[in-house]
Parts: sequence; C-alpha cells; structure tokens
Amino acid sequence: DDNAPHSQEKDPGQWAKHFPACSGTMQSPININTETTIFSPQLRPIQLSGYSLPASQLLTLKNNGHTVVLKLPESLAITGGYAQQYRAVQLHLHWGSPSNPGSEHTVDHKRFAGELHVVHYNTKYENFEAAVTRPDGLAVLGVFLEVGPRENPYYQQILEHLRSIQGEDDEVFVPGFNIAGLLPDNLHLYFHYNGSLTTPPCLESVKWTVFNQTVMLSKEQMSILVSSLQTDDNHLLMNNFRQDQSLHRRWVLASFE
Ligand SMILES: NS(=O)(=O)c1c(F)c(F)c(SCCc2ccc(C(=O)O)cc2)c(F)c1NC1CCCCCCC1
Ligand SMILES: [Zn+2]
Repeated sequence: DDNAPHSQEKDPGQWAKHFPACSGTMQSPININTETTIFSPQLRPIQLSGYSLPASQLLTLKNNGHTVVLKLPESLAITGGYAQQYRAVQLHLHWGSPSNPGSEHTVDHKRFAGELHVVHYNTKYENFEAAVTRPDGLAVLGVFLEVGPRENPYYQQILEHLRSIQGEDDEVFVPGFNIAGLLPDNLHLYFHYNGSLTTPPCLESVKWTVFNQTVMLSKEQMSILVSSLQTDDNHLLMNNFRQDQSLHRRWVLASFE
C-alpha cells in the first residue's frame, strides 16, 4: 500500500549496522523545544551571495530514490551568519503524504508539511568530500514548508519538472532561477545547533540553521510534491523524513527572543 514505509529507511536501527555514526550523540533531525532554546544575540543574519542564477544556467534535477535533488554550482555562497564561508553543493526536499506532514525538524513537536535543505561545505576544506567528515564541515539551511493560499513561483520552478523525473535516477535539466526565492524573506530569525546528515552516513558534520519563518506553497503544489516521485519498487516516494533524534548534551541557539 502507498503508506508502506520504504525499506530500511524507516528503521534507522538498521542504519547503525553499516554506518556507526547513525547511532551517535549529535544526530539530526531534532525536535526544537522553544522553551529551552538559548537566545544568542551574537548570531548574525544569514547572508547569501550568488544565489540568483540566470535562466541560461542549466541545473540538474534528479530523483535519487530518496528525495529530489537540485545540484547547485559552487558560486552560491553563505557569506554571513557563520564563522567561515560555505559554498553550495545541492538542495533537496523532505515531505509526508497526502494525509500527513513530512518535515524533518519539528518545533514544539509540530511537524510541518515539508522541509527544504540547502547543503553547503566549508571552503576552508579542499572540497565537499574533505569537509563532510569535519565537525564544521557542512552548513545546511533548513526551511519549513506550509500550505498557503497562493502558488509559490519559486518552488514551481522545481515542482513543474517532477512529472518528468518520476522514476528513480531520472534526471532533467532545469533553467537557473533565484534560489534565494526558496528561502523565507527574513533570514535573521533562526535556530542554530550542531548535528548531522539525516541519512546514512549520518556524519556529525552539520552546523544547522533552521529558519523560524516558514514558506508557503499552494495546496496543489504540496499535492504535486507528495505524489509525483516513485522509488525503485514503483512505490510513491513519501514520508522521506527521519524520526527526531535525542539532543543529548546539545543546546539549540535562537537568533531571536
Ligand atoms: N538531509 S540530508 O542532507 O542529510 C540528505 C538526506 F536526508 C537524503 F535523504 C539525501 S538522498 C539519500 C542519500 C543519497 C542517495 C543517492 C544519491 C545519488 O544517487 O546521487 C545521493 C545521496 C541526501 F542527499 C541528503 N543530503 C546529502 C547527504 C548524503 C550524501 C552527501 C551528499 C550531500 C548531502
Ligand atoms: Zn535533508
């Protein structure tokens, strides 16, 4: 049935057998308990550069069987809000099903309809592969998706292609656009904590930024997201979010009170 969990992805206990980091103490995603976040006035607004791409720049959009990934050029950079500069690698989405939400992070145990992740690596390392094993190696910007009254033209630049990459490993070229349009307008209200990739190899190399402001997609757009892609066994690719992981000794910082 469509709601069947897909393979071992739903049973993280299996992951640690082959990827020991998956049972570490700094795993992601987490529930963000707004009662215990620490207001940190030194957290600066996130600043981006090079995020507006011309339509002449073609980007690869791929159904990798776990999510839809848009490969990004390294010309996109985070230039503020982090101690060092980070450059983009890819962005991808997490979602639920027609009947339930699918964000990875939760806020006071509220799960949002979906979540965008924009993955970057620290330019003090040679490349992504060198950075992915270092505690300050990666920066992932997380954005919650909610259903609202209007179509989101920026997400439409991705969603309108999903029909043509229904099968696992299908990919298509999409014209460049302003990638910053996928993020909230307000980049200075966010949560910040040290965590990991939310899929094997679960490496604990991610400095997470989860924005407090959400972005809105129309009902039709959310429906396209949860019902277009298939996995290898022709099941609908749904509920591609990991359960929240315990915080252990970590604190979540907030750039706002
Ligand atoms: N939330 S997240 O950032 O941890 C994340 C996920 F939760 C993800 F689920 C994914 S997709 C699953 C991993 C994967 C599978 C196939 C391929 C391929 O065929 O190209 C690539 C990757 C996924 F790609 C990512 N991001 C990746 C982490 C895995 C490997 C390094 C690539 C950059 C970021
Ligand atoms: Zn992700």
